Amino acid sequence: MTERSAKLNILKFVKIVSFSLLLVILGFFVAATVRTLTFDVNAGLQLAHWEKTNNIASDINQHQREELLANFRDAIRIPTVSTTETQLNTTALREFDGLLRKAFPTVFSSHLVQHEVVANYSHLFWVPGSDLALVPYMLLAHIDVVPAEERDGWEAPPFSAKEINGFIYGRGTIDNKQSVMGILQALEYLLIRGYSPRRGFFIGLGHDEEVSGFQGAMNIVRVLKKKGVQLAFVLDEGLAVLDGVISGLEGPAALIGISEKGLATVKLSVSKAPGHSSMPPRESSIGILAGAVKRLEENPMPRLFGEGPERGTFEHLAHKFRLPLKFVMSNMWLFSPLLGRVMERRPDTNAFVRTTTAITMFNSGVKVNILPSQAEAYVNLRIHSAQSLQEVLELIQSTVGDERVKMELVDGFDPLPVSSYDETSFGFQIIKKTVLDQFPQVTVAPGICIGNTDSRHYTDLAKDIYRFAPTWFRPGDAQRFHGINERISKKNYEELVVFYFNLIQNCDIKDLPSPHSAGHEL
Ligand SMILES: CCCCCCCC/C=C\CCCCCCCC(=O)NCC(=O)O
Ligand SMILES: [Zn+2]
Ligand SMILES: [Zn+2]
Repeated sequence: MTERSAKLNILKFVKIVSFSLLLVILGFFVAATVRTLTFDVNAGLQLAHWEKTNNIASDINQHQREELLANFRDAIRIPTVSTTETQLNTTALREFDGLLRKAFPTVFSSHLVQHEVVANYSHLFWVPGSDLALVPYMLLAHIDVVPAEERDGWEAPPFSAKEINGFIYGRGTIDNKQSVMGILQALEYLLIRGYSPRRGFFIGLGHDEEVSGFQGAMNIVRVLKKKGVQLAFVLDEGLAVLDGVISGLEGPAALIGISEKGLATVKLSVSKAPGHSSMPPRESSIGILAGAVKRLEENPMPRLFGEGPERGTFEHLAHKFRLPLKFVMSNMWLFSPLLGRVMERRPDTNAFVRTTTAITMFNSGVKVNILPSQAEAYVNLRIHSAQSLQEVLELIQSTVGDERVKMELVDGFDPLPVSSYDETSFGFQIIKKTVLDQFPQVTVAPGICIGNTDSRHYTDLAKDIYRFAPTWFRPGDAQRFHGINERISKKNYEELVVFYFNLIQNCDIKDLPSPHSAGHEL
């Protein structure tokens, strides 16, 4: 062996020993850090230890079953469509006001309920509690719906409330007339059965949520601020019970929205001199804009899965997955980049991975032989919790990368603050208990609401805002949101009435039961 080859062998040996040492250290680190969540993070506060305040039974008799369904179908038949902030169907909104008064006569006549119309078409109800020391809470829902056209492929006309195989079809059945009618129907039955609350509560029904809530929700908030109201928590529309929607999860999951994504609606436009189509320039305003839009679609925003509260969702659900997924979900710190790559493959799960980019409107041209002077596109982005509006705007600008494309921010805000969901969190625990009492087979977990809700206007009134209703979603149902064949089963609508009926009574407890020492008084 030459001196040179001996040196090389020693070097090789040192390399192998160093690499093995590195592997051993890494092994120790992984073994010490990885975990498998075999314990039930869902157990939380023992249901048996709760003060019993739901003294009025929530039975629904046959007459009431028919009545509540008839009221709901009447609500679906009124086309309370919002198209833009200035295009609301005010005739339908007025008709809806009449329906509420007719369907819920006790709510509108009880001395226990104060009611006012806000901004012409929104409704605010106040039901004072007997114990003034208890901070009130608020239930929200919205009356307006997005447009719907039967020709897009509906199995039933979208404002017919037609029943097919036990489902009521129609725009608003899951967004969000099931909650508007469910809340008031529950209150109607509670009042008829002699209920009077210990903890006061408000009900806010907005009329323009689908186009921002600037009139309805914002004015309700103004009214409440003038009265100096502070709220223990707010519960609005948002997430749901997902049954068979999360691959690999055993049983249904009730995801309670503890935050919602931010928003950026950006207008992109290109201006060019108009002219005769027989002498086109090399690039038209439409071509330049189409290129920009294509670049935005081809370059999605960065994967951020696991860097926001969605991490808590999977850690809460981990014990309901089988191995090896149980191990993966229990160690999001290690596997979230991998999970993000899997989840981005489906549009509904991709929404939890990143800021999403949707091109929603594209307008240009007036005649076949005129070169259009103006082309414009609207991009609607839903901002992941780990990003800010400012960061997203900078990324759009660099991806478009063309100074001829003008960029204007039409509307935008940062992701909403994260509400509490620990064992001392009054609102979260009340909602969770109400869900588990009614649906014991469900696993409750915190979640991120991927759409926006009226509740975002309530941040000055409540630290804790939740977005949830026990609307059951099965595979394919998420696509019915703002899509075709929006529907709810008759059984599920009745369950919603019962949910609000029990929730209102459950809120009458003074303190949460404490697993350890003193309760958490509100
Ligand atoms: C953890 C993975 C589960 C993926 C399944 C996703 C299920 C999605 C469930 C609900 C859809 C979210 C809708 C939220 C309410 C939106 C209200 C609304 O339309 N607001 C107006 C707007 O956002 O523009
Ligand atoms: Zn909605
Ligand atoms: Zn909606």
